Amino acid sequence: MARRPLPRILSNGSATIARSRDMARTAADGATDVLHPLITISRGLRRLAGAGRHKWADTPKERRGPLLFMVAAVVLVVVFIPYGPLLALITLMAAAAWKGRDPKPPEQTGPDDSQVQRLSSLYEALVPYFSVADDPSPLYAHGGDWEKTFETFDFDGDGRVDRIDIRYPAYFTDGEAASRARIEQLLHAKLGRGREYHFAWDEEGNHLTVNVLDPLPTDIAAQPFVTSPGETVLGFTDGTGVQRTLPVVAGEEERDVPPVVWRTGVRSTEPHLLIAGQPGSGMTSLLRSVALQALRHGDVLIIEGSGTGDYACLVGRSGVLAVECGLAGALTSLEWAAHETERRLISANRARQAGHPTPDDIKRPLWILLDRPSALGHLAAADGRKDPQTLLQVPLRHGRAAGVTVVVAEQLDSLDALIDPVRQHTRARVVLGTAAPEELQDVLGTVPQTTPTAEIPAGRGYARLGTGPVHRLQVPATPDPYDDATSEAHRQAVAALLPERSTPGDAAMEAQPPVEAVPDEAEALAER
Ligand SMILES: Nc1ncnc2c1ncn2[C@@H]1O[C@H](COP(=O)(O)OP(=O)(O)OP(=O)(O)O)[C@@H](O)[C@H]1O
Repeated sequence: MARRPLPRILSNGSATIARSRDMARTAADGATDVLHPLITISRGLRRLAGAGRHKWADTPKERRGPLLFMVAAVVLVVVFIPYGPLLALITLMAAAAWKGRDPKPPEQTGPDDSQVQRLSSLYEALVPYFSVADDPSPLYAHGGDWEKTFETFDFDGDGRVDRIDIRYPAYFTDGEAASRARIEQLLHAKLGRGREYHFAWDEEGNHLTVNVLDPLPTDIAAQPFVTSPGETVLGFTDGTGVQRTLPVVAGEEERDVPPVVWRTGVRSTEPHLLIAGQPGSGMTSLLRSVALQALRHGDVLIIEGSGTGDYACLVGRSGVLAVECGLAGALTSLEWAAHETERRLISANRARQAGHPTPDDIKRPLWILLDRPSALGHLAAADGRKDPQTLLQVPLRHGRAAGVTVVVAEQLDSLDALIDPVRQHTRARVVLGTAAPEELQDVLGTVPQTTPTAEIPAGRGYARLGTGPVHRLQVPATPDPYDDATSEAHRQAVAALLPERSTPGDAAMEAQPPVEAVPDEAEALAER
């Protein structure tokens, strides 16, 4: 049997209906716009009439006569004064327009539907972690009430949680790092990856406060920072973690930013620094930044284990004693540095015993910067010579009193190659780039209270001075000015900080022959 075609209204009917509906909606919108004043006035008149009716109903019967009389008198006066009816009409319309305004939309007080949805799914996700089977009145239970556990919360413009206060049961093992880490990982996933969170655990009150952190600034390059002698800016951090700010220039703009300042010298409790990180995370740039700041008031000796010439810009500059890349040069320089530390120590002690002020020749701080000692250690082992690190023992142990500071940078996977004195005496610590929680724990002695970022820019990491708090850290960009990949602005910024060229560094070292020092005497003096 041949099929009969559908009537046109049925075959393309839905499109026609949709078009007609659109036209009707547009016409209705236009009419509403045009008639809006009329609608407002008539709504106002209705409200005025309603108010009048109410007033009349509320007026006691014995007072209705006088009221009616008064109204009639007013109407009479209005009718007889010039332009009275017109003025009365205008007044009535104005009053009706005022009364007929749209009421203010009620202010949103609680979270909206999507926010409630987010909070209840977060609550459900926390149930397995914050509940036990035999709890008679569980704070967390499937289908339970999230309002009891999330005391305060804020949402950002995109509807994501910005800050939240979470109550948890007292039996949750918040003293154990692993339990806390599990909750932090879960919250990181549920509240949205790609942002950094700060977790503040109040173990006494059974409260966890989660805050979203702003990214640290990456636009600050090396520059003469406003610091006192003995202070080194490692980088920049959050305003909440430090008391002080530093004025910096970032591009065209000047602003105040909170720095991580490391103090060295006699009164420092963290006189030496260890930098650890992944390859390419910015360790060399941080060492370069430290060297440029150290050169403002002191002398610098650089030992470069990787031998890539990353410090070539410093060779022959005033205050740079040597930049050594080879094993033989490293051993000679470090031996000299060990003797120099002893000489300074003996000289300082002699002056102290004689009641003289500190002699001038030991006042200028000496910095020993050692990049990738493990590479040199391997070479030394293959060559049957001593590990250059062993020569750091005297500067590490007595450096504080002698004005000698040691900075060691090593890759995370070669940290095992560091000898014990290096680990013991480098109490200022920096970790750059991606690092596993165990690696952070190993270097910093604790894990940061913040989650890592999804994308870690070069020079980003954490710093901890002694037993202080862990700070998020962004190192100021201090690239090699001789590298073709360095931008012109950064090249100029670093070049402006380089001291002028002087006699070759080696000559400067020869010009300061170490005082003949007996190691035992130095040790004895240091212990006194
Ligand atoms: N703080 C920073 N800001 C901007 N760029 C940086 C920063 N630190 C490092 N970089 C860039 O990252 C790259 C690697 O830096 P750097 O050589 O300092 O890292 P590294 O950890 O020493 O790496 P490697 O072990 O390969 O020498 C360079 O291109 C450098 O310019």
